Amino acid sequence: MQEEKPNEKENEAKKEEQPQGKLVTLLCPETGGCNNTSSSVNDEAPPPPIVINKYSDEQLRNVAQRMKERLKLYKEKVIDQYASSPEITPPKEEQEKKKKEAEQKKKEEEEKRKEEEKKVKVPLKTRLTAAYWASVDFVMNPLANRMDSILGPTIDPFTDRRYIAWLSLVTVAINYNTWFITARMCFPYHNEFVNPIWFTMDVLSDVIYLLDSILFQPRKQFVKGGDIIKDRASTTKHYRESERLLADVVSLLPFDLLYLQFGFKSGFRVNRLLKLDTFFEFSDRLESILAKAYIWRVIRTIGYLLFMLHLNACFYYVASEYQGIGGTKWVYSGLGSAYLRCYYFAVRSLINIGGLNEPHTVFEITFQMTNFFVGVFVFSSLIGQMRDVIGAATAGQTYFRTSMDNTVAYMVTNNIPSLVQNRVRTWYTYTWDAQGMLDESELLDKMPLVMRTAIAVDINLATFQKIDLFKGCDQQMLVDMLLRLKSIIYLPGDFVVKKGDIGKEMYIIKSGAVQVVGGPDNSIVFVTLKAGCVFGEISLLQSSKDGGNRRTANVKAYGFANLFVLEKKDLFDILIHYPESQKVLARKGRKLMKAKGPAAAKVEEEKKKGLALFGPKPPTPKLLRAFGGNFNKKMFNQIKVSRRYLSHMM
Ligand SMILES: Nc1nc2c(ncn2[C@@H]2O[C@@H]3COP(=O)(O)O[C@H]3[C@H]2O)c(=O)[nH]1
Repeated sequence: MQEEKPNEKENEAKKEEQPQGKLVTLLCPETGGCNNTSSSVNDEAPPPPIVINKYSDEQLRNVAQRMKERLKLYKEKVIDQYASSPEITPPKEEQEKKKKEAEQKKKEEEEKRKEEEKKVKVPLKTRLTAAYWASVDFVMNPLANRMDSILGPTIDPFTDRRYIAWLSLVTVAINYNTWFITARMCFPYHNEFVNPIWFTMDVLSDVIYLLDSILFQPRKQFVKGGDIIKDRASTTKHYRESERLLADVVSLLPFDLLYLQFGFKSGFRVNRLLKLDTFFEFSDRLESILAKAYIWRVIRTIGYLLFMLHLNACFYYVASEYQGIGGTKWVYSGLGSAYLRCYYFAVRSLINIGGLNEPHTVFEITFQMTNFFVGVFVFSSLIGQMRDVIGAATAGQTYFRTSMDNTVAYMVTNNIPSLVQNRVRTWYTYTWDAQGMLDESELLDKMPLVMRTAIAVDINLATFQKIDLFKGCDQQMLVDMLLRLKSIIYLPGDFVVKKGDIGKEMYIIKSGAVQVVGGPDNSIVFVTLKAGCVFGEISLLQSSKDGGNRRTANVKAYGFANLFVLEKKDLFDILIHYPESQKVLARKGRKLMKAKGPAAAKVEEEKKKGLALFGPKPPTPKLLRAFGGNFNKKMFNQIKVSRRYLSHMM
């Protein structure tokens, strides 16, 4: 039994071997199994596969094939875990990194391709331009780097004063070229003595042109789709692709080199006039920063007029030369300063003053007639332009005069007493003198809210923050209040607030002063309130119950008082949004009332008794009456209260 066991085992092993051998063959159909499993397999040719069932054999082959593929996959995975596992999403950063790398690669390839394309296709002109800029960069880069430290990489052409100052220098150069090129072309102003001066001036103006187009223009920020482009590379590119560059380059072309061939003639510099665009840019920038831009506009229009006359003087001299200087009575006689005499002719002829010698030849008559026509059309339009500029500058004053005249006419028609008429006139005159307009709010109304806020905050917020009543209130609430303020001017002695009236607005003193008055004929001054003080707030902050909304005192203007008015409705509209500030103001209102006793009671009392300001007026002691004085101890107390009140307010 014991011996049988190994035999049985061998048999069993043999039995098991058979299908295993078959499976090996199936797993490695090409080699007939794995080569290293048995040396006999290597040595002998593989036996033909035993096919028991065609279908199952096919199935087994498929399984083996798939297992092989899986093995390959796992091998790959050992090297790169995500390489062949689409079902596993790699971490996001890695995905992005790969994406970026791919994009970068794509970009580089694209650029490479473009460059190669360029090499093949780039037209000569473009290549020349590129070469030109490369050489310019090479020469100017050290200077440009230095300018970077002074001007910064880019400049804001609208607000940068240094740029505007530079433009004024370019404008001088442009004007030099415009006036002198034309004069030198027509008048005999070139000779060996003055030529070196002209040449020096020409070179100087050229240097200014060059510096402008190399150092300043490429630095100018610009707006693209609403964005301000401040990046230096973009500003340079923008300039290099603009028409301005073309004008700048052409205006700098050195036709002057033709002097060598044809002699010193300013006609070769006519291309310098193409830089005229920069003059107009300067004009716009200057207008935007000047407080009285119309002065510059008038100067500019006069400049145009003078230049027209200058051109005409030049033409007249050329015409005289053509006819023969001093040849006829009409032409320039050749005496005195040629330019001055010709300019004089131009003035008389273009402005149609007359008194000139009659033209006789066809040429002279044609010239003279053309001059008359040009004078009529061009000059009348220039003079009209000047009238518009001056008219626009004085439009405000005209409006003020018209409204004052209309009001006076209205008062006269309705037989208003002359005293009132005079006050109205005084109000108009003072308002105009004080603020240069009748209604400031009209001006601000047209602006966007954000700008109105900025202006209001800049002018008045500091004053508001100092007002004791508003201390502890929300800052934003103060800003909201500033936006609702209206400015109003009271004349000396005008009552701003009358005791017992319903309080509908409160006041903040902008400039001037007001007095809280009472007593018989309002002759007693309790308090004088000055710029930055608030009044009229008590009746505003009290409820209408028991007459709390009535004015507790008379307030009248002392001198001219410029006040801000805040209406009750506006104040309450604002306070809805600021409950905390509402509480603060209510508390302060109560405190103020306490300082003076219950307002309603006082108002009622005073109504009944018709007595003085802050309480019933006790009878004046006989002794005092004998001295003519009408104040008493009570009054002193009231003054003390007023002082206390004042210290609250300031
Ligand atoms: N009653 C009173 N009012 C004063 C005094 N000083 C300034 N005022 C101001 O005068 C204003 C008159 O109108 P209001 O009662 O609305 O609010 C009053 C206060 O703002 C004072 O001493 N007493």
